[in-house]
Amino acid sequence: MSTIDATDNLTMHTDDYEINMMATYFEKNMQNRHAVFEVYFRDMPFGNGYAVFAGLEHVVDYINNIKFTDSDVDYLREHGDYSEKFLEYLRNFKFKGTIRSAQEGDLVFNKEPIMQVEGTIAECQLVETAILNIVNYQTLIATKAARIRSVAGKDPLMEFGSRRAQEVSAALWGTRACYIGGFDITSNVLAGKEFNIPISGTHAHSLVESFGNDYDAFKAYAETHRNCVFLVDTFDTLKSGVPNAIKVAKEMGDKINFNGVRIDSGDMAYISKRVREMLDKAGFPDAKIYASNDLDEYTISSLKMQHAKIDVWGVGTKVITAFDQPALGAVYKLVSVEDKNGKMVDTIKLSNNAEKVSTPGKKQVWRITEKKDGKSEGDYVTLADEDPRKEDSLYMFHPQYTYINKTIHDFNAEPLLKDIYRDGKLVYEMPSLDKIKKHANKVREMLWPEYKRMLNPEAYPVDLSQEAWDNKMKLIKEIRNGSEKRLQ
Ligand SMILES: Nc1ncnc2c1ncn2[C@@H]1O[C@H](COP(=O)(O)OP(=O)(O)OP(=O)(O)O)[C@@H](O)[C@H]1O
Ligand SMILES: O=P(O)(O)OC[C@H]1O[C@H](OP(=O)(O)OP(=O)(O)O)[C@H](O)[C@@H]1O
Ligand SMILES: O=C(O)c1cccnc1
Repeated sequence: MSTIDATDNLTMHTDDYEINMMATYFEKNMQNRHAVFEVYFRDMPFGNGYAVFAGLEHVVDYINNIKFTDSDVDYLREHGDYSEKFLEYLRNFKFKGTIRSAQEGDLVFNKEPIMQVEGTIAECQLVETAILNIVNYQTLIATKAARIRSVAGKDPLMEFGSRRAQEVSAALWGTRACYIGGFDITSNVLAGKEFNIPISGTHAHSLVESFGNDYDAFKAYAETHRNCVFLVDTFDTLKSGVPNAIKVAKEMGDKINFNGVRIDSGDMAYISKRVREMLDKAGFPDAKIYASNDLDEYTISSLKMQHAKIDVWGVGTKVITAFDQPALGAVYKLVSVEDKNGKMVDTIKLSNNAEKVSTPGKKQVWRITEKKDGKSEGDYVTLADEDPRKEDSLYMFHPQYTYINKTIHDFNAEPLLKDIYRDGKLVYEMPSLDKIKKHANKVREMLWPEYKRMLNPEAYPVDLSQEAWDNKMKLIKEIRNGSEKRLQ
């Protein structure tokens, strides 16, 4: 487990309105009413066919450290209108809820629960902000990284984003999310140390500028390092950078591993081809060409189409900031709550926009695959007490256009939401990061290529079971008939 935030108490990293609601529940003696909240996002990020779930490890670090300190309570006394009794309740507060979640590296899709928090309404409310903050960001970055991986083929991908990330924590956890999504290496030394991600680096333009010319800079670097990748575009890539890199490599011979050169500007298709010719001609066919400069899945894909001779891709800004879509937009919605008689009542959020109507009830997501080849059939969202593994066949229908349907036989059904905490106790063994990365690769294999293409992928089916669908329709009808008071 990471130590980056493990000692950090993020209990107060919540929105003021969560504490205000907790206070209302407390003063009305409702704080212990049982509730179920679910996390889901409405639209696929980047128009991708799948998202890669990430953030669970940080969520666990956060939950493990929940505690209002004396100074937190003093702060709230000064800045809120809370009673001493409520403040005392906060001082003794412990998270005793149950959390179920997708595992890091799992593929997740829009309009299905990817995490579920069950417990007292007060504790569920408190953790909303931090959970959404963590899962929204890390899932977004892991997905962007997976898109970049999908065009890079088997080429090494280096993550260079720390200097452009939205502050420290985003750089570190973002680096980890990139690794889950398909990057191989990070330039961030702390992320390497904390998360056990391979680190590597070349050098900056400042090294060349400080020596005043390519030759002296490369020579000095070569005299002080065994592994050398020279940045060749400070003055003139083809006239000075590459010839001087070759000169130093020849002079140093076996004393260094001349791993290659990095280009960081100009027309990288044209330049990389000329650089390749020069390296080959000089007797360095194994020296690699590294490229960086605002790269993303579009530029990498275009450079590949132009047959650019690039072996290693360094990607920073565009991946770590999820440049073209800065938010995943995952939400945390109440789906079921205990009424005053102790009965669980499912809740729904209606909207004029049919797409935005939530699906009531505590649920489970079942990943349905064909028995014969393990390929994906779709996700089947049921009420929590249903178990499609007991069925011989499954009737799957589109939740809005119900005439789109299929019946499948010989299928496997795997629950997506796994128990992470049960009644406040961590019951999930956190996998190593490498295990997570392997898992992410494996589950992508299960997806048909139609869902994986970068541009205009097919929409992966996320269907409701008949029971979940009937429950939703029943609630919509009840509310339309004016029985909103059914909860009191
Ligand atoms: N052949 C190419 N095809 C597609 N995109 C390319 C190609 N060569 C470079 N690019 C990308 O085009 C963008 C602009 O690159 P370029 O280096 O020309 O401009 P720049 O960033 O203003 O240059 P500099 O870094 O020298 O200031 C970058 O994102 C780069 O990765
Ligand atoms: O382009 P990105 O995908 O964000 O990748 C990171 C960038 O960071 C460095 O540039 P920077 O100008 O910060 O430093 P330098 O002087 O070493 O080029 C590097 O040369 C990359 O261009
Ligand atoms: O090692 C590199 O080449 C590197 C590291 C961070 C940012 N840009 C490049």
